[in-house]
Amino acid sequence: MKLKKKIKIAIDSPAAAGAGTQAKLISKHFNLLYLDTGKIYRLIANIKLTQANRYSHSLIKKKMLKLTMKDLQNKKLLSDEVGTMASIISKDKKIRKLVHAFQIKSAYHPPKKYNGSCLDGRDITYKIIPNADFKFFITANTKTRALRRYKELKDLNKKISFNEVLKSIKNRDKSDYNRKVSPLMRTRDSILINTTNLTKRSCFLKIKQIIDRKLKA
Ligand SMILES: Nc1ncnc2c1ncn2[C@@H]1O[C@H](COP(=O)(O)OP(=O)(O)OP(=O)(O)O)[C@@H](O)[C@H]1O
Ligand SMILES: Nc1ccn([C@@H]2O[C@H](COP(=O)(O)O)[C@@H](O)[C@H]2O)c(=O)n1
Repeated sequence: MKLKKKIKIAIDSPAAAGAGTQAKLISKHFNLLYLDTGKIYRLIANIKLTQANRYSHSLIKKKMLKLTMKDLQNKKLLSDEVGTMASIISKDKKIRKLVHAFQIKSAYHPPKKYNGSCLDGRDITYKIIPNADFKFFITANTKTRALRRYKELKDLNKKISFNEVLKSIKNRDKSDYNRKVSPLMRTRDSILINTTNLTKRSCFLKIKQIIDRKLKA
């Protein structure tokens, strides 16, 4: 499918709300480059956890210059420990600056074969792609998100209890919504999608309908 013009989709969401699931489905359907920006913070968090004595802004700067999409596919980045560390290092303004260029390149200059880009994260709708053609804030209630993340971690054979996942989701929400630098928020021009009582397919159809309507207008 070829679109008349290139489009940019920006999605923000709290942890485990289903943003990544929807971003992937939408990107596949409309042939967009997809970037899960949380994975970049997770990659940096993993460096902090595994190479604490080498961790520095200059090391991260070098890593960001060589960063590829493939680096973000590492399964180690999916753990709860890495997610928690990501919410700590992402409060660092310098780290956010170092991560900026890769996100901008993906959003504004995706490879020619794509009809545009779709990024999800915490500050995408107002910081990374403020002029996005489509903005969504995807959420779900806390227990639903914790249960979904718990099942996902169990499928990956991680040793973790539901209560630990719930606690960690609550802590991450608190940190992501309240931090001074680039906090998670729903902008006034973002469309709210609450996935609590919706299947993945019905969320996808809802978002697709919104995009189709505007593209046809
Ligand atoms: N509508 C849904 N119904 C049931 N399960 C869902 C739904 N959407 C997503 N999930 C499941 O919930 C889990 C979290 O979804 P996903 O990874 O898309 O969330 P996310 O918002 O991208 O999370 P994060 O930002 O923390 O990476 C996954 O296991 C996914 O399969
Ligand atoms: N644009 C973003 C994306 C993510 N973060 C931080 O990283 C943590 C992990 O993100 P996931 O999407 O993989 O859950 C998240 O809790 C945020 O603290 C961010 O700051 N900005």
